Amino acid sequence: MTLRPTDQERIARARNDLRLGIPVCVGGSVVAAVENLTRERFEALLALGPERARLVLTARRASTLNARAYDGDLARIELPSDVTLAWLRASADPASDLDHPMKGPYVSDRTGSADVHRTAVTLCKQAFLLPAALVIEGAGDAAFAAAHGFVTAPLVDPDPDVVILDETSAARVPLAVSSAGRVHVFRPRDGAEEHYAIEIGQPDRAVPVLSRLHSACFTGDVIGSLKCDCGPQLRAALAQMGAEGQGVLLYLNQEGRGIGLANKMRAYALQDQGFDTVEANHRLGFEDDERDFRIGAQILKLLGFSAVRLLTNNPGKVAMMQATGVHVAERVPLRVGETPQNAAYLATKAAKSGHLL
Ligand SMILES: Nc1nc2c(ncn2[C@@H]2O[C@H](COP(=O)(O)OP(=O)(O)OP(=O)(O)O)[C@@H](O)[C@H]2O)c(=O)[nH]1
Ligand SMILES: [Zn+2]
Repeated sequence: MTLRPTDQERIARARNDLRLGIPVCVGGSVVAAVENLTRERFEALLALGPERARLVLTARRASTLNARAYDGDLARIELPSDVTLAWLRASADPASDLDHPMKGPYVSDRTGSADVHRTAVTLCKQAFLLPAALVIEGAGDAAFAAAHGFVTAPLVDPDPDVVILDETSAARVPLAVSSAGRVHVFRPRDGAEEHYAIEIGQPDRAVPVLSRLHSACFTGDVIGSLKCDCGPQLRAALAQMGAEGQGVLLYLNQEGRGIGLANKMRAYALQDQGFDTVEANHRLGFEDDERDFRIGAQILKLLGFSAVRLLTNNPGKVAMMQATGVHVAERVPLRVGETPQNAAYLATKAAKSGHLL
């Protein structure tokens, strides 16, 4: 038994520090997120060894910039001799791509290991920052970390097992759709976002339960945005559960298909420039969908459910539930909330993400 933080706890700390703009040390290298890098820290980091410094971008972002991604999912880009913080930021953030299309040429590194660089980008994504990092290779050993008060973290598995969640608390909440509502809060052990389950009635665990995996959408769920169908889907799902007298709605805090609200608004700004919902994610450096649906399956199992009638138009959710051992006895379509403003969005989801109309 030791009091020392576990690897998972050190990773959670590193994620939080990057979000605050504080560099961290991973595998003997120094890592900083580009998004919130201050000029002082940028200059101090560069002074550690500009020849060992790399801008790390995802292959998605690199392809927009015509940079080579020799590491498959990543590009490790050498810094130009006249590098500025503005260049780093413009390379990371597509907001000005159309105004300043020529930021290159970019020279990508193809030597050595990209493991630390991959961890750097994974941590940025987990912190809901732009997936872009400045890495100074070999400059961040234990003595350096201790001297600067930097957190040291191990390499992060880019393809991890699903995080374990624990039920933190639960209480009765009478709802407009049913007086027999109950809200359960689940907390992941990796220090990430909590997720909620809204149980309606007392569903029989022996038969498939009417269920929805709903991903948080502040704009659609809360303020009535017409750009998506989330709010009407949320309310229609709850209404159907209320009418049937039972059901379970998982409210998963995976805002913006897992990229966070700040990045979703960046994606919306790109959509106003003419890119569709998938292209906008890619230009930012994200995959189309960064969510982990295994979390929803785990919550259902923790609540004692092993089979569902799933309210969704997304075949990916059905496939993931089946793959994680929750039987989908029926897919129940949920087609509500179409507006002139979200017609193109829904059409893109059908054409590119396989959503069923
Ligand atoms: N990145 C990004 N996320 C979006 C955009 N529009 C909506 N979202 C997010 O997309 C998610 C929608 O989630 P769900 O309601 O589970 O929708 P779905 O995957 O289409 O599946 P079903 O609704 O079950 O058919 C929410 O997290 C929204 O915040 C967008 O243009 N870009
Ligand atoms: Zn939405």
